[in-house]
Amino acid sequence: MRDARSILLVKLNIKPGQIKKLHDAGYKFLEDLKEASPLSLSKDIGVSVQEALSIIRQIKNDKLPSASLTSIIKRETYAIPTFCNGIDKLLGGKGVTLGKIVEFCGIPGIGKTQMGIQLSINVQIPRNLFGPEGEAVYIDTEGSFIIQRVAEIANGTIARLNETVEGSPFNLETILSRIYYFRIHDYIQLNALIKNMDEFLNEHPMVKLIVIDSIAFHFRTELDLSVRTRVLQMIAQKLEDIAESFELAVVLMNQMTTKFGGNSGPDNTTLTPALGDVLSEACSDRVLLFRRDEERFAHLFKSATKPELQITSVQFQIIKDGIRDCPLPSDPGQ
Ligand SMILES: Nc1ncnc2c1ncn2[C@@H]1O[C@H](COP(=O)(O)OP(=O)(O)OP(=O)(O)O)[C@@H](O)[C@H]1O
Repeated sequence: MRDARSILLVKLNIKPGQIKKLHDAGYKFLEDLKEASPLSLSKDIGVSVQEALSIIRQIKNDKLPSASLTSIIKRETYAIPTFCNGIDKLLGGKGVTLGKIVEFCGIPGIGKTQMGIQLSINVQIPRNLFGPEGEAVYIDTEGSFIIQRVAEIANGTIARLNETVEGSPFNLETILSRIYYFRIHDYIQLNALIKNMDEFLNEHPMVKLIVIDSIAFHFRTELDLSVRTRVLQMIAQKLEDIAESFELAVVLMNQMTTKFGGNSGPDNTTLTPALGDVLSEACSDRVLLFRRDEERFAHLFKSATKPELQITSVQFQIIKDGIRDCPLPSDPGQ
């Protein structure tokens, strides 16, 4: 069998101009592209991130033995921990994976903003502590990003990391300086921001997470349905491209809306995530945050990677320090 490592890039279906640029930058064999991401490749060979992405896609689509190709092109994947092991496991083991769009939905007060803030801090966890060592963009459509609460969760995160290593490089000022905050007042601003996000990301290559809290807020009311669907589709498509090209995670917070039919409510109504199918297509994982009695739970109701999950609901809590696992039930004998 052909060894994919020794395959010359010239033998692949890539444009001659691109081959030259790859050669000039020292990429000769498929193996050389093993660690390349669209962003790193674009810098190395001097093309746009989109062109670098299209080169990587072309290579993936070429007629090579698929098993070896996957192993060659496979990039090191980092994930953003939520600090709730249960939710990390639902999301594939380590948390929110870079390169994907994940949705958290739930009723007001369930903890979506707390999750968004926790992730914006945790994306900064250094590599030596198995974090993505990145920065975050926080797009606030509702005005719920309260700086005092961010500082509280940041201090909780610093304390937690200090339990793991001594002298962690984290401090409050650095954490806050690595969250780029955008306050959005209507859907036109949101659309414009997402449309021009490439430019911002090119200037801020450390960004590894974009949180939109919430995606539905400016799309709920009087907006014409066809306009709403069109704008949302454009935003969703752009977010998918951004997530892949810049290898970052996009986390969408979403509200719940009442739908008639389904019979689950006393008045023949069902609570369902807002904006329906448009978001469903773009999100690889969708998590419902909900309350049962006084406890909070997370339920994975869509997963692109693990359709046959055994455990789909886990418990979590929100404390002063942020999102955490629930303590194990105390021994009734004690
Ligand atoms: N310092 C704190 N200590 C403990 N729990 C807190 C603290 N701050 C907030 N919470 C919890 O987080 C909840 C608010 O969560 P959050 O604002 O994330 O909800 P949300 O799902 O974003 O709601 P909305 O849809 O209205 O924006 C509070 O009701 C409270 O239970």
